Amino acid sequence: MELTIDDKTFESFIDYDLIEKRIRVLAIQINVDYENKVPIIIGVLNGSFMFMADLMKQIEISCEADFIKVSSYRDMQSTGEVKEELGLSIDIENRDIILIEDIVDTGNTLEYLINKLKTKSPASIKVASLLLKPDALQKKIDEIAYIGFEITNDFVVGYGLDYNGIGRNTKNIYRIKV
Ligand SMILES: O=P(O)(O)OC[C@H]1O[C@H](OP(=O)(O)OP(=O)(O)O)[C@H](O)[C@@H]1O
Ligand code: HPA
Repeated sequence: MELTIDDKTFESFIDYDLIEKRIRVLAIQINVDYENKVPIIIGVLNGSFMFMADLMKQIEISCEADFIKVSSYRDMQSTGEVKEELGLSIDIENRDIILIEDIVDTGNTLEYLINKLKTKSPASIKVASLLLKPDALQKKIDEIAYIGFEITNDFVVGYGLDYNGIGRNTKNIYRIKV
């Protein structure tokens, strides 16, 4: 199936069945790694909302949830400037943090967020991202611990990810058709 948003056409890329299966595996790893801990799971809005919801349903350890909102993309390009739009509401000092992203592309957003969170002295920070584009990554980010899928350097939408605000509300993930 294809998806059209404005002037762009997207083709099927990752089906929800596969996403669901992969999330179950990530959650098992998190359940093991954080046994006897109470991490704060922080979703990076907007894109992470679907992944965060599905992942948290599979996480069985005790945990808290919070959100932070940043944005940097316009059209299909990173503006390079990460803008914080909404901050955290929980004190994270001495707490274990799991940051939830839908996608790590250039790594700019994550680098900005990790540096910012570190100033608040958490006990640890790890990142879980559904998608990672290894060929687009410009930063070395040691905190990346849980990755759903490594993908090619193509623009994707669906399952939370948007193109200019549209396309977040699909179960499957689509890739730009060239
Ligand atoms: O690694 P990067 O190149 O920084 O790209 C990744 C970021 O870009 C997207 O956010 P966006 O700014 O589009 O906001 P959104 O989540 O509201 O769509 C995505 O959700 C990540 O946070
Ligand atoms: O490929 C992408 N799709 C949607 N949003 C994004 N933000 C960074 N990369 C992407």
